[in-house]
Amino acid sequence: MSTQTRGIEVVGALKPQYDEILTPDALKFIEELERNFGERRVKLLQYRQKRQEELNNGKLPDFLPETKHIRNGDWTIAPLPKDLRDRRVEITGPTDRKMVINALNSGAKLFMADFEDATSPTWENIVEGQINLRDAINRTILFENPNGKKYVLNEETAVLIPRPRGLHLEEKHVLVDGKPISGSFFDFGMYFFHNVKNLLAKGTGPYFYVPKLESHLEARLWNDVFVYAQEELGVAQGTIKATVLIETIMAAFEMNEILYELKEHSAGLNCGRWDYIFSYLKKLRNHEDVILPDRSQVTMTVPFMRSYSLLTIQTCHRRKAPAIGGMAAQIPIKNNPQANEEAFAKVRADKEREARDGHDGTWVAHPGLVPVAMEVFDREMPQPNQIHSSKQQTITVTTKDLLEVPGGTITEEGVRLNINVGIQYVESWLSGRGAAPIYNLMEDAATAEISRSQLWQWIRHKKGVLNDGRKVTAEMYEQLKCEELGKIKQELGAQVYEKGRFTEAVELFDRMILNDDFVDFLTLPGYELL
Ligand SMILES: CC(=O)SCCNC(=O)CCNC(=O)[C@H](O)C(C)(C)COP(=O)(O)OP(=O)(O)OC[C@H]1O[C@@H](n2cnc3c(N)ncnc32)[C@H](O)[C@@H]1OP(=O)(O)O
Ligand SMILES: O=CC(=O)O
Ligand SMILES: [Mg+2]
Repeated sequence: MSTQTRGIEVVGALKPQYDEILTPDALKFIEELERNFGERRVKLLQYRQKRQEELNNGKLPDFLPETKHIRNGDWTIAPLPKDLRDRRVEITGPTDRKMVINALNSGAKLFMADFEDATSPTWENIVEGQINLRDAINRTILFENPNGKKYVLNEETAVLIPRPRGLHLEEKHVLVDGKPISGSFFDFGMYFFHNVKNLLAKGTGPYFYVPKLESHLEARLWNDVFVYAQEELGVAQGTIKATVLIETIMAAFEMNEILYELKEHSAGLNCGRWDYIFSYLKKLRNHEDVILPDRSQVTMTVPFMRSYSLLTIQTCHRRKAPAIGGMAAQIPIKNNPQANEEAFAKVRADKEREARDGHDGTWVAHPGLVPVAMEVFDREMPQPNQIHSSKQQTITVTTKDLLEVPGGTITEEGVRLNINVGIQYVESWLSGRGAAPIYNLMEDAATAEISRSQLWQWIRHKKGVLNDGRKVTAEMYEQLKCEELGKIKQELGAQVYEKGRFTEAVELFDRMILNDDFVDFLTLPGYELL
């Protein structure tokens, strides 16, 4: 058969229950999504490249002149469904069976079930994630730990809001006419196809987070996908509600436009701080004056991060949309009450800043942090949200504010930590775990992107100089890497280390640091190894 007419094929392994997700009708739906929108997705990725080339040649991101009328216009998004009006605490996590139950039972208002930053997109994780979410919606999800502990859903659970993969990722186990399809369309399409009717019957709806957008034209693509999907399945237009992550520097200049494109389908914006830092580095990597200090110093209170968060609040509320905050990386620390309290205090301070600034809710990475964030938002935000508050409505955030290079220092410790944590994370991702606790912090694809981008930049940038005066170089990287690998081996034990995928992780990490060509996403070459 010619590759032109092969239709849709599943080339991934078919394990028990996979046929319940990969049904002929569901696959047909996915095939149509790919046929109708696949080419546009590829063109939009090429547009990203074009804009990157312009930035590489010295241009700076800015508000678009051609959409000024949208920024100045008087419009709002469509009213929100009842279960999206109070989003004070949202828990996030991968779609593992046990974690899905734990997250839904955590006491958070929403659960962002993640096929993106927190998931290593192995075929098993992707299809089983769909099985788990379907079973959660049907309330048939059960899990038993090896120790016999049984997991079932509570009577009251969080509202489910999955996050499909970003537009750059493909699903190589499903082909249309011999070519891998979009991971976004697979994740969105399968969830929507299998669950929309049940979600509506239960009084909730098909809600999504949309990650890593770089322009309002990408939001327009998603909107068209939603319109098409609703029409195909006979669901009223405007039923889907999507919260877009503002987690690229380009999107920060198009917040109004993104909300406008999705108007009928919008549930607001979220500050994806970790990818945002990565994007700032990536997009401006060739700019002589742009350099970031140690990762630990790039907090939400440095001027360019604070400007972005305040602009998100201002923009959302002007459009009557929720502005959700982001993820503090601290997680509970076992067996050390003092360190645990310090971690909780950092999360508390982060959530206080968000609530006081005007955010309508926030993210936590762990069930243990739900009460911490809940207490802050209950205290600072007695009403369901702050959409109607006047906070930030009179501020002016300029292009200069959004691009301001922060101060700070680059230290040997910072270089070591980026190497150590980056390699450990890549090994975890290659082993199928997309979120990992490393040195008491949550690490996921977005945080690892910062680590490797900083190393790439510090080696090449003339200001990539340590606070003791030494220039960061490829040779320094090699030497510190050997030492850090020794430490990792000692901490994990030789047996665990040898059984892991450290050799491949180091090769991949080296490639991203030592090659002059900047790798767009670590998950792209990584996916070739999954
Ligand atoms: C940049 C961004 O995109 S942020 C959003 C993406 N990132 C994430 O979503 C990360 C979410 N967090 C996690 O995956 C995890 O909390 C980790 C990997 C950071 C830490 O995991 P662990 O070390 O296993 O946590 P820990 O051992 O403390 O877990 C204790 C219990 O809480 C559960 N748990 C921990 N985190 C979560 C979570 N996010 N959702 C649901 N349950 C969770 C564990 O399953 C475990 O349950 P059990 O006691 O029934 O066995
Ligand atoms: O997706 C969230 C982020 O911070 O990145
Ligand atoms: Mg992200």
